[in-house]
Amino acid sequence: MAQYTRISGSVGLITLKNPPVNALSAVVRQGIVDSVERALGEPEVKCLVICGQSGKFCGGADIREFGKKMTGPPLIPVFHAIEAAAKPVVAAIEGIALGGGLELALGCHYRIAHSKAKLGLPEVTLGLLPAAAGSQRLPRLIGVPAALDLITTGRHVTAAEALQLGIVDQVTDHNTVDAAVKFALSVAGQSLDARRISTFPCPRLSNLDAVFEAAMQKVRQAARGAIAPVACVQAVRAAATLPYAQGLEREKELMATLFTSGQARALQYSFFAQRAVGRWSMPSGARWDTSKPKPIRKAAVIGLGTMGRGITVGLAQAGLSVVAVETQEKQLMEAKQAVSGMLERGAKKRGVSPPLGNISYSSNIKTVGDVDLVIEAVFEDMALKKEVFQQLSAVCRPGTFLCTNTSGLDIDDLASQTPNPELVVGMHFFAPAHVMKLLEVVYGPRSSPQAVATAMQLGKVIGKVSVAVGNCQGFVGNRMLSPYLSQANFLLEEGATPEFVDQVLEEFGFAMGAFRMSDLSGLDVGWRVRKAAGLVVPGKPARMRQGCRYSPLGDLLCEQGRFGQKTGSGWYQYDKPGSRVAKPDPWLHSFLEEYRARHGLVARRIDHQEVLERCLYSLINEGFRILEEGIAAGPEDIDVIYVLGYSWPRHRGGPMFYADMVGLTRVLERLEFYHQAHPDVPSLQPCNLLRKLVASGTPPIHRWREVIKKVHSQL
Ligand SMILES: CCCCCCCCCCCCC[C@H](O)CC(=O)SCCNC(=O)CCNC(=O)[C@H](O)C(C)(C)COP(=O)(O)OP(=O)(O)OC[C@H]1O[C@@H](n2cnc3c(N)ncnc32)[C@H](O)[C@@H]1OP(=O)(O)O
Repeated sequence: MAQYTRISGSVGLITLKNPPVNALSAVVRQGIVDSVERALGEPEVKCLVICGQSGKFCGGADIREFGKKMTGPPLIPVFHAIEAAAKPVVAAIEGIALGGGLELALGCHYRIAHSKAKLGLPEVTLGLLPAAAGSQRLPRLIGVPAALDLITTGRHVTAAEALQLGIVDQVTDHNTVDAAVKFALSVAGQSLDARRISTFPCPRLSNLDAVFEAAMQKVRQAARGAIAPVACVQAVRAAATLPYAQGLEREKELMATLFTSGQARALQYSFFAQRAVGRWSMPSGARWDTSKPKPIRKAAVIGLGTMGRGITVGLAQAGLSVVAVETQEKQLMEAKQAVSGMLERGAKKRGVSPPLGNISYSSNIKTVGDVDLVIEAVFEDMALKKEVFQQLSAVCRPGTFLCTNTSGLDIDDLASQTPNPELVVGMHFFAPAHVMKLLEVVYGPRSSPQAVATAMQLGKVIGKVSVAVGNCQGFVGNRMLSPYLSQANFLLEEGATPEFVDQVLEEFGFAMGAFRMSDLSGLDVGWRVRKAAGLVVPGKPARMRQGCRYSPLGDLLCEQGRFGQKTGSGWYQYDKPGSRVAKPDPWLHSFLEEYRARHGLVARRIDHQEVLERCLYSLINEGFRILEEGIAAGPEDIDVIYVLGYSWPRHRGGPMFYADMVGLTRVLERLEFYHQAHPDVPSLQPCNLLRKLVASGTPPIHRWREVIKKVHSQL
């Protein structure tokens, strides 16, 4: 709702009340209309102030209303009524003014912001554009280049930057509503002619075409197929070239295309999924709301390789005390220098001082005796990790949580090295660990709910989106990647090239295709895992292992020392070791031809559809298996992991959302087709849960949990 009160006798105060972010629901919109009408009708009222309850101005349109039938007054006329008012209306911006919230403020005659407030038009991140006249008013207020930046990136700006850009008129460190009331009284009675943004001409640009061409090129490059950023540029162009009323029409047309698009649905699903993963649950019934985390003030990181350094930086930046341990003195000194550099660069970017003092470095593992939680980040080798866990069990005080940063090793096996396996959880960070948003929190069968809650909470403190998953080979992300990469390899055996497979995957929206990504991560990483699993038999390039089809192509490249970017060759060739520019490699093409000839394989023409379906549907099928086994609690967990950790295009929601969009019946049919053609590839055999979902009438994704529950109750 919107509450109307009178203060200081002559100020009408409208307070938006819709927790948690005062979104502009139908009731709130109606409340604003009624309150404005009332204030304008009261002769004693000289001016109006609009604010939000609980220190938050407004988080924008109510996203939960988007999929439903539209009720209540539309936003544009509401904002026009405010702008047209004969009494000054001042927005008192505390906390946030985002999307429709900022558009509401732009409809007001003046804007006063608290110094800690954040403002922005993030609609593009939801697959939309600022369609309550934001795309038309903002360029008129701050000029085209700045408006293009804000609208196409959706970035939030601080109050200080908003003042500098001219979005707000005043910034205060004190009570914002008081400041706004005082300000409103000071301007009451003055002409408002120069305060109505919709009447402003858009500031002229001599190089208008060049500015828009550059903006379009930039968004097309960054967007990887997303349509909203392109529409945002087109809407701002309308503001720059058309009268306001026509610009609004164009804004509306563009919004209509976006609003009903699958991309907007995917991005809005992704927004809620990212929040839903915080409400985790375990098959035991333990849940986020019944498991209390322990506060972590001091943590230790063991092993200061690339991952350990990133984790140390993340912890220190979040204000924790960190004991950073590396047993080799030389490596310890190198790590200290590297970590300090990362902290200094990060602090410079944020305009704060680097938290160097939060870290103490040690070569002695015994120095971790007084920490609340340890993150072991030594080399991915079970024997080594077990040794470290035994040492930690001896030196840590009782109750210390022991976490391992591993991308796939058995958490329970490690937990068995300690007398308190309930305190052990996996924390799978993604490289670079201080940058990547994703954290897989892996619980073993003996991990306590409190240990999981503590790791999830710690993830939040250090700015990660944490997803709780069960213990299995590769956890969720890497387990699903395995059939995807296998298919990519099989496609090479059958006639495709790495360039073609990557091109198809990149056109789909991945930042990198399977082969460019493997070259970046290092082919030796997978080689080591396959060796540990007994799949690599030197000198035996046969294409079957353990009764299933196997492609030894990756192993053969590793045997030649081709580990990817770091060695200057892998699936592609590079100018020099470490170079990032991948070039097709004639050597690899002849190697593939010889390989096919040796194995009696005849290359055939493979099309886009086959590449996409085999790579993506085998990955999705594994996702359904993961849900069936209860390794992930719901499809949102898998989708968040893929969007944040594996560069799955956000505008496609994630693999499980994509399956829902394609249609489960279609996914099932195509998997059956490919499995018939490749019966020796078990990952192409549709899993039971997928069959059950189709059999139960292909419910939409938000109802899959009901079917999953039924499957579990039958086990
Ligand atoms: C036939 C076709 C016709 C087409 C024409 C259609 C015309 C329609 C006209 C519509 C015009 C709309 C114009 C407008 O420009 C559109 C918008 O305003 S879109 C919304 C823009 N706003 C945002 O993107 C903000 C999103 N929110 C956030 O970024 C963050 O939530 C926050 C506000 C910064 C707060 O962050 P935190 O403090 O970390 O808290 P959480 O993120 O966990 O959020 C808490 C809680 O609130 C829920 N929530 C947040 N924002 C909204 C919202 N705008 N609407 C609804 N709910 C919101 C969030 O989901 C959390 O709840 P939970 O999911 O955990 O239950």
